[in-house]
Amino acid sequence: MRRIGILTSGGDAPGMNACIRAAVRTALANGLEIVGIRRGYAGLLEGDTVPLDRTAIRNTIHLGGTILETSRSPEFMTREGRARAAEVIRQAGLDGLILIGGEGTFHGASLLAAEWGTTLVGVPGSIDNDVYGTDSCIGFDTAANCALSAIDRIRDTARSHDRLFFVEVMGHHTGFLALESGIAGGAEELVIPEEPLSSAELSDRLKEGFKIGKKSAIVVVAEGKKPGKSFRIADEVRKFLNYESRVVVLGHLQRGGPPTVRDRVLGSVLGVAAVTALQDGRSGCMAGEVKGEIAYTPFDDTWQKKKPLDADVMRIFSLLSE
Ligand SMILES: Nc1ncnc2c1ncn2[C@@H]1O[C@H](COP(=O)(O)OP(=O)(O)OP(=O)(O)O)[C@@H](O)[C@H]1O
Ligand SMILES: O=P(O)(O)OC[C@H]1O[C@](O)(CO)[C@@H](O)[C@@H]1O
Repeated sequence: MRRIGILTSGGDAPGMNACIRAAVRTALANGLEIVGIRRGYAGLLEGDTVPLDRTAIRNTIHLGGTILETSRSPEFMTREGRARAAEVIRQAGLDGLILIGGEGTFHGASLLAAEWGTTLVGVPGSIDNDVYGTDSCIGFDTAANCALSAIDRIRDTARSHDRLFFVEVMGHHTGFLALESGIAGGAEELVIPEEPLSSAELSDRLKEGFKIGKKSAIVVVAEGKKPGKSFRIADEVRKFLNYESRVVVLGHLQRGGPPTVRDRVLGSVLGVAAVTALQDGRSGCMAGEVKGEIAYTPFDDTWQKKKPLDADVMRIFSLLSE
């Protein structure tokens, strides 16, 4: 291992820069050359590389987003696209590549490794937190704190006007952000893909709360396939429940901003682990953190296995939100 590359892919996530910085410093300390690939798989296909040295990563640990930029690349999803990627990696003289991204990124990586035998190590970075093989993904904690701060503010106005609020948080097809911010923000109800709930049931539950004296309520909704789902739910609930309501969609606000302590530390730890993994001869796996220890999970498991919500936290949410 003499020369390695690093890229960020999928949605940007606060803490990705801490991870890039850690990987660069670890590589240089171990006598490796390290090259950044800009704009994720799209940039890889174009050979859009940038040499990384100490100066390139200086003063970046506190920045949200990703200094390498990122993308969603339809071309990489084709066999021809991945053949081109393998050729670029070969021409750039990269002995290994670190990929920071989510489950889609690792799905693509598993195909690239299987088709071309490319040496790849992943690091989980996604505010969705839906990657199997790590307790937390880089960016999740910052996004959850952002959603929480919005919920706290909404509670002030909800309480002042005796209103029902639907707060929509991100999460393609998972309720991690909704559950975490919902429990911390004292939400009354959750609408998440893992626990389907009809609008009639949701209305009945809210009615119970109003019967025991609640005058305002917050329902945290996981966005699902595309943003805006909470408007439909609010309209349906209005048919069952005559209560003044409002909808707030938090959207991409949750993806930006300076990373929390947790995400900077996680990014740093996993950046070091990824370089060490390559030097130890590992490939085709993701370096994650499970119960405080570094764990390596084969790429296929990271996206084929479903990471469940914590059942205890779910139970506690139900208990505390009554
Ligand atoms: N099934 C697939 N086959 C090949 N490549 C894929 C596949 N799914 C995703 N990719 C590649 O990985 C890139 C990133 O995936 P995706 O857009 O799903 O984000 P992600 O890594 O899951 O991150 P996030 O959780 O932030 O959305 C895609 O743009 C595509 O190039
Ligand atoms: O920024 P885009 O491409 O619209 O993607 C939005 C999606 O990305 C995520 O933020 C994950 O990065 C999802 O929660 C959300 O559904």
